Amino acid sequence: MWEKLSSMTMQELFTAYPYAADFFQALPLPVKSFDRVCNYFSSMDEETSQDLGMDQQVLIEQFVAFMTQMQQLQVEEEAVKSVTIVGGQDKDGQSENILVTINAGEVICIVGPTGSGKSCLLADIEWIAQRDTPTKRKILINNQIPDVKRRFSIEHKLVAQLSQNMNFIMDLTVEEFVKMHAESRMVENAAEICANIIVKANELAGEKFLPATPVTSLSGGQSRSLMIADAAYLSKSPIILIDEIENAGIDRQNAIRLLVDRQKIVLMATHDPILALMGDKRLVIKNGGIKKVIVTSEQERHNLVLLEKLDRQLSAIRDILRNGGCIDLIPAEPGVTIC
Ligand SMILES: Nc1ncnc2c1ncn2[C@@H]1O[C@H](COP(=O)(O)OP(=O)(O)OP(=O)(O)O)[C@@H](O)[C@H]1O
Repeated sequence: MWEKLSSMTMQELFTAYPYAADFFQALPLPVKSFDRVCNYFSSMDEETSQDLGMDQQVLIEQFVAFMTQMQQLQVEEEAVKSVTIVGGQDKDGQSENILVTINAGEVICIVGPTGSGKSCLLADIEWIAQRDTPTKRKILINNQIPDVKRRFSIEHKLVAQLSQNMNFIMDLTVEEFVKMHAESRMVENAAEICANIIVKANELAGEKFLPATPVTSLSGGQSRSLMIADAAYLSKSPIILIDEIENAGIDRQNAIRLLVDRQKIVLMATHDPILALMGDKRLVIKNGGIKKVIVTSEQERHNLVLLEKLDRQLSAIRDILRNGGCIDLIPAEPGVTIC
């Protein structure tokens, strides 16, 4: 590695490996674009060496270690094309006797009464359970047990979880927050991606916000919108788990579409009928076990259109009430009558 890097000019180095600039930024020696990398290190005098507390050789070793680690981070993992849930057992220890495969770009809803085990199923997928959780389920990725390294990798997390409550504690603006995330992901054209995320998040959020808005002052719906747009465009995780999205003041249908368009595998625990019918399939959980897998039928999709109209009508009523109005008359939505 050193042989290859040392003969490059600093400019060539930064063009080929933009993250290399971070290493030199922290050093006191000036960077000259047309100087060779080896000359940068050999120009280090005694005083600089004392200030840094290391000699030229140690600094070179640190540079090589930094570049090696960054290159490893950039290695793309094999694309996730499917997730398979191999059944375990319910709360009474009865076998689930089920095998469900979910493909990239599919939305699967998890429905069931409170306490039935929906979050547990999401947790199994997040942990890529291998019969080592209370449900004894096994999760396969691309039809195989994933490599242990991948199961516990932080950089290449398979699953991004969007939980019900999003609380920011950082003193950053929306723009700074997204930029920081983009930099940590080392994406190219970070500025463009960040701007796009903020635009998309605003399309999803009921109330708009600005790039300069502090993240701590975002509402629940605005934070969720930002997290969903961020997950769609920045997260490398191919699987997105959503635990309840309702009542969050966000355009739920478009949020799901945005993730599906990015070829994510979306699993969503929900009590919301519209979201439940938006899925390609729904898993029905009872007493800790998957009892049924229902493929959304044509008739259900047809009914979804009607439900969406009803939902818009309810939203209109909510807005009227929010703005101090009265509901003496139910606002009409074409084709829908509420008695
Ligand atoms: N197969 C199982 N075996 C043993 N315990 C289970 C199983 N499935 C779920 N449980 C337990 O049941 C409890 C409720 O599960 P969970 O929180 O997943 O329900 P939920 O459907 O997400 O509830 P809610 O709708 O209220 O969020 C938890 O304590 C969980 O550990």
